[in-house]
Amino acid sequence: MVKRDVTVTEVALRDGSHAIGHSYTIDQVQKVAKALDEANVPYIEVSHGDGLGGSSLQYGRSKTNEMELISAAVSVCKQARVGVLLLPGIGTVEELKEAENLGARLARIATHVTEADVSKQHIQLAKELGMETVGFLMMAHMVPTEKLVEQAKLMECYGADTVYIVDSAGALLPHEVKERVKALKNQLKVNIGFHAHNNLSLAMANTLVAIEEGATWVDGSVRCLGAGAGNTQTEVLVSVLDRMNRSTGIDLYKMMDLAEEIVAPILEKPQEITKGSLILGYAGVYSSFLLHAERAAHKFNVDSRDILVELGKRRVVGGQEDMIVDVASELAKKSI
Ligand SMILES: CC[C@H](O)CC(=O)C(=O)O
Ligand SMILES: [Mn+2]
Repeated sequence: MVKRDVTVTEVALRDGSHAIGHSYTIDQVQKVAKALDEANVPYIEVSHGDGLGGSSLQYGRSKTNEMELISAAVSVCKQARVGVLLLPGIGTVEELKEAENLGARLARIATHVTEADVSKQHIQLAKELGMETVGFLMMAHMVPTEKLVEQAKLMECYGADTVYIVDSAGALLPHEVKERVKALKNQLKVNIGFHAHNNLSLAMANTLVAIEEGATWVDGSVRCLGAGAGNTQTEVLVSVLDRMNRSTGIDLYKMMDLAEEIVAPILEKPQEITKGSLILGYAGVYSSFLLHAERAAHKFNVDSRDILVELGKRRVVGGQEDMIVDVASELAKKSI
């Protein structure tokens, strides 16, 4: 049995889907999942970027059906467990059952940070199906800590094994992560998890703060292949935790090799903090909105930063992607 002080979930095959326009192929997923499995990564998330059922005009169509991608990942994993993300209202119970039937063993049920109550049915179903279950509270920067605790308690009482604080916009500052994790740790009995985005270059620092405060589940994306500026870079996280004598059970060299040889060629260009991703963190906007905003900026001939800042002011949340085009068109009209 491998000793793990910190349990890492690799999200490049789900969160990274936003960064490449949901274009994963079976071959890519198989190669990445096999290498992650050989590197001893315990959990690998595979789904459309917006979770099961996300393939649509609104969120972007998947090049390959996600159920085929899930099967492909399951078929090459010997020790790793394949997980799926599900946002109630986008994914359905039928899709969760199908994914479980194909071999998915981890269900991560995600809601906006004020809407944990909509996760009850899905968390309970995942538990009935015998899946390990995570409650995933997105856009955690948008509410004060007391509200986050209240919502996390709901997920705990529905049966989640772990509750995640999700910094979807990469907007949280280290002291805000500290306060949130500490409060959850004090008031919940279940495991606490943390999911970061690197838009303000704080993903690693915030993840370490979360771990110091007692989070035992954290997410990473190899080569930073996630939405916006990506997530905490998994191979870097593994090496930092190793230096801190916190075991992840993951083979560092294998992780580095797969980042370089298998994942880097999937990226059109290396992940970096661009003006677009920086603005996501600065304005507090969903990381998955980046490519949509850049496309709208191009179409309406406006600056994508103006679109994102306006979306931040309007406190737009996941599922309101249609607002991106509305805002772009309003800005274009104003500039005439
Ligand atoms: C739209 C779902 C989203 O990408 C989930 C996630 O990873 C996050 O909120 O950061
Ligand atoms: Mn994310």
